[in-house]
Formats: sequence, C-alpha cells, structure tokens
Amino acid sequence: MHVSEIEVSLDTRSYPIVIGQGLLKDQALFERLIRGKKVVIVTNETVAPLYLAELESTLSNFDLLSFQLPDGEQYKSLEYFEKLNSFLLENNCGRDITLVALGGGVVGDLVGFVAACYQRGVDFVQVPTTLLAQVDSSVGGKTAVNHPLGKNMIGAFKQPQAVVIDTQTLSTLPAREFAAGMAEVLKYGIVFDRSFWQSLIDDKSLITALDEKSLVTVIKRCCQIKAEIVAADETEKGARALLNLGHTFGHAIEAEQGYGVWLHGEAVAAGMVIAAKVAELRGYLSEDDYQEIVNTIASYDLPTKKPESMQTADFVKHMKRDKKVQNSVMRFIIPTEIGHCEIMDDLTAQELELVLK
Ligand SMILES: NC(=O)c1ccc[n+]([C@@H]2O[C@H](COP(=O)([O-])OP(=O)(O)OC[C@H]3O[C@@H](n4cnc5c(N)ncnc54)[C@H](O)[C@@H]3O)[C@@H](O)[C@H]2O)c1
Ligand SMILES: O=C(O)C(=O)C[C@@H](O)[C@H](O)[C@H](O)COP(=O)(O)O
Ligand SMILES: [Zn+2]
Repeated sequence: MHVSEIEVSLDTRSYPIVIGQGLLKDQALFERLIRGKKVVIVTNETVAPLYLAELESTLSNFDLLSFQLPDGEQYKSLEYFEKLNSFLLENNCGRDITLVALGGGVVGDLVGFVAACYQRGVDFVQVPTTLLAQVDSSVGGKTAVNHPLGKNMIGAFKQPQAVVIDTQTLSTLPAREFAAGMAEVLKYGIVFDRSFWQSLIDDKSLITALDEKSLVTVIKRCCQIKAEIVAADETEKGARALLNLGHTFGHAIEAEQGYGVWLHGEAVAAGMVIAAKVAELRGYLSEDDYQEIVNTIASYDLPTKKPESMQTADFVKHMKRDKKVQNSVMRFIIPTEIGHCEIMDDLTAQELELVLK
C-alpha cells in the first residue's frame, strides 16, 4: 500500500496528514498516532454502518466507546455539542481520552469543538470520509457549531493530533456529496494554483470516475496548500482568510435556506461565482477567466447561481455578521486571476445589488 504523509508544522502542535487506500485497517498507524489508552469514536448514523465496525476492529487494543450523531448539517449544533459532552461525562471520560471523528465535515467540526472544550481540551484525531473533509475540513483546526443566526459562529481553533485519510471511503460517497467536495478543491485552484486548476479541467473524467491515482494527487495537493497556509497563519490574522473565497456569500445561503438545504460545497460554489462576478465588474478579473470559472464549476455539477428566492437584503443580513468583518466593514475574497485572490473591503451597495441580481 502506498502511503503519503504531509506535516502541518505548528511547533509542538505539529501533526501528520496520512493519506492512503485502506488506512482504516492500519492498526500500527493508529497505535502510533493515539497517545492514551481510551478512545471514543464519534460518527453518524450513515457512516456507522459503513465503517464503524472496521475502525473498531483496528482500534481493538484501546479501551473503546462509540457515539453516533444523527446525519445532517442541522446537528452541528450546541444541542449535540452538549449531548456529546454528556456522553463523555456519563462514561467517566477523563483528560486522557482521544476522540476520533469518523465522518464528514459535520462530524469533524463538532468533535473538534468538543475536543477543544471537554475538560478544557483533549486529544482528537480526524478520520475524514467525505471528499470535502479530506481536502479541507479535517485539516487546520477550525472547529465549530452553527447558530441559527450564522454558520460556524461558536467554535475554537483546536488542532487534531493527526489526520488519517483513507481514500477507499470515497467509494461509497453519493455523487452530490462528491461534487460538493469538488467545490473546495476548485477553490484551491482559483485562490492559489493555476496549474492545479488546469489539471482539474484536464483530468475531470478521471477524477469523477474516482480514479485512485488522480484522487490521491488531488487530495495531496489540497492538503499541501492548506497545511502551508495554516502553518503560516493558524488563526486567520492574514493569508488564511483567502481560504474563505465564496464563503461570505455561501454561508449566507446556507443559513438563510436552512442548514442542510444547500450543501456547504454547493453554497460555496455559487458564492465563488458571485465573488468572481464582483471582480470581473471591477475589471480586476478578465472576462475569459470569469467564464472559465463559471464553466468549470458547472462542469462538476455544482450551482453557479444563488437561490432565486434570496434577495440582496437576505445576503446582507448574514454577511454583516461574517467573521471577516472588521470595524463594521465587510471584507470579501475576490479572484484577480485564476490562481490569485485578494481581500477587498470597498464593495459598494450598488455593486452588491448588481452582482446579486
Ligand atoms: N473546519 C473547516 O475548516 C471546514 C472546511 C470546510 C467545510 N467545513 C464544514 O464541513 C461541513 C460539510 O462537510 P461535508 O461536506 O463532509 O458534509 P457532511 O459531514 O454532512 O457529510 C456529507 C454526507 O455524506 C455522508 N457520508 C460521509 N462519509 C461518507 C462515506 N464515505 N460514504 C457515504 N456517505 C458518507 C454523511 O453522512 C453526510 O450525509 C460543513 O459544516 C462545513 O461548514 C469545515
Ligand atoms: O480553513 C479555513 O480557514 C477555511 O476558511 C476553510 C473553509 O472551507 C471552511 O468552510 C471554514 O469552516 C470557513 O470558516 P469560517 O471561519 O468562515 O467559519
Ligand atoms: Zn468551506
């Protein structure tokens, strides 16, 4: 089995991202990565029947418990944050526990936040099973739950002990979820790397056919980019904000439509098109690049338009609370060419009205 390893360099909190096919079965790997004796696997009702027994068998030398969440973005909530904490207390889990997040970004974000808070912080390991979680959410330590008034509004920066990516798990992922993960993959191309972007166009049929070599190449490149950005700016004081391309609009769509109605990746896809339109209207982005962004996003079966029902005021209401707001000024990430983005803080109400038409 070929296994790749990428390090997220954060001094004493550095950790590996291990990528390979069949890693859920790698007993020696997990025994190397987990410090204590007691492990709680947290997963959800969809992932459990697919992968829980396999991981439990791999971790059979640990004192093991498991906890299942219902499936859905709406359960990335304070209510389920409390339920998981209660489960840990009821089972007398101490500070030496390791939480293992087995699932997509919803499980990973919630478990990470519990790991940040339970008894003021315990170890956790990310075992992402969606494309989105493998390329983005499992890396970098942004953990959170949603609030009815905004996405990821209550959370913490808490880095995992390790990220273990078993690419085999993608074989059971529904097509709509795969496409949602591709939105974040395309984001890396638009923000940081034009030649990576080009490869996503050239290799589209291999990628969507889940060709193992192509998938590993894509996952590795995304993890490398994210690891570099996080190492340079862990808590988003500067460059890390670029990873938010499309999210200011996307988070507004998710919250306004009701969590889970639009998938995170779908909302980000539409948000990236809106951000690209802002840039094109300003003359910062060429018409050709704008059109290439729209066409490529559409080619991966992702939306390129906002929900019809949403008006400018519905966006503004949410965007005013965006975490990038500084001194009451909204800030947006916009592409100036494919492979390069900048932060913009002078979008006018008229421009906003125009792009959201
Ligand atoms: N922390 C971060 O840096 C970060 C980055 C990006 C996104 N996110 C968050 O991640 C969440 C979205 O994550 P997601 O797209 O993984 O959604 P998700 O966690 O809801 O998973 C998507 C769906 O796939 C199912 N699933 C998971 N693995 C599967 C598998 N291998 N086979 C079959 N079904 C499987 C899940 O049960 C769910 O129904 C959002 O809450 C978003 O805000 C966080
Ligand atoms: O890791 C980051 O930084 C990101 O912005 C990655 C995003 O894809 C992700 O959706 C993140 O959770 C958004 O963060 P938020 O701070 O806008 O809630
Ligand atoms: Zn995202």
